Amino acid sequence: MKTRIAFIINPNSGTGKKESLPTMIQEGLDAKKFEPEIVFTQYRGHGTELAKDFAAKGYEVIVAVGGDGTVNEIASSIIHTNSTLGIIPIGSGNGLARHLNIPMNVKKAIQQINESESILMDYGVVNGRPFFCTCGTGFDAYVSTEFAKGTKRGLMRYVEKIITGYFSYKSQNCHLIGDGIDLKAKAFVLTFANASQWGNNAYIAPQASVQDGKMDISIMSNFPIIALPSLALQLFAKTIDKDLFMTTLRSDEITLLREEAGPFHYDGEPYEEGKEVHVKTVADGLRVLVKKRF
Ligand SMILES: Nc1ncnc2c1ncn2[C@@H]1O[C@H](COP(=O)(O)OP(=O)(O)OP(=O)(O)O)[C@@H](O)[C@H]1O
Repeated sequence: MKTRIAFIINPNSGTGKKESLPTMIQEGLDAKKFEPEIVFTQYRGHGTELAKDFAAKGYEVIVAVGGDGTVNEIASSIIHTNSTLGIIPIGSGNGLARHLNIPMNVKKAIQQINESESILMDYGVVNGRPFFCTCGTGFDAYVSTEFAKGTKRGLMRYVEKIITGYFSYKSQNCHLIGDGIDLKAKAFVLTFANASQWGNNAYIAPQASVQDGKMDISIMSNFPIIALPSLALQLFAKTIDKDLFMTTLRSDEITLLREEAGPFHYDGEPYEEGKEVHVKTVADGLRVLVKKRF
């Protein structure tokens, strides 16, 4: 019996052209193993509805063809089902795909599906919303909000928003409370990491694992501009957790109390969140396709 596999393509992800994707999928997928169905989303949130239908019909694999926002829409519908999430990364950041070592090249990512296996991974929940890569407040939420306001996507738009944002963003007073945790900090960045990076190989939580039943909580305190180049280098060298301006905690459940309600993000999708934010990890709640190990 062939594996029924659905591809849900977000035409709005990243900057590349999407018209040729169905042909590439048909040509690259092993026709002896898979029976594909390929659809495009029509509007924001449509991926969640489509994935729910495919999961209810018993599709074994549902592939998010997009970035972390698309992964979030689709994975949210297949948690705790027998369907497995696949990813073809065509977004701007692709944090979860990079964490899982999924090739950034579309052809290679399709080929990898032919030689993949399903594993269980954790996901997070922030005030009732699932997230799969990271969520947080502070500068990264600010950047996500500014990025979403623009009509253009892609890596260079992120770089532009980061540089202009450094000068206008103000740090927040935060209080984190959890099992054995009681920490007050003025946070420039506060990230709850299920996976290790924001995307684009910016490792805000280099030690985070999607299979340990816990999240890493990365707190970057206020820093002088002179420290910016070394922080940026360490972010990409997977060593930011060693920096003097960083504190890292690990927990399966935590509450954040902050002075003001305001910007927050889940998997890079910006929204407004209240003063009290509860974040927890759900262990082994999602099946995901990764390269076969043996
Ligand atoms: N058909 C559509 N039209 C408009 N927006 C859509 C459509 N389908 C999905 N979306 C929305 O597009 C947004 C961006 O998608 P996605 O996150 O995949 O790409 P990205 O932002 O370029 O990549 P990344 O999240 O990796 O940085 C998401 O908020 C998603 O809900």
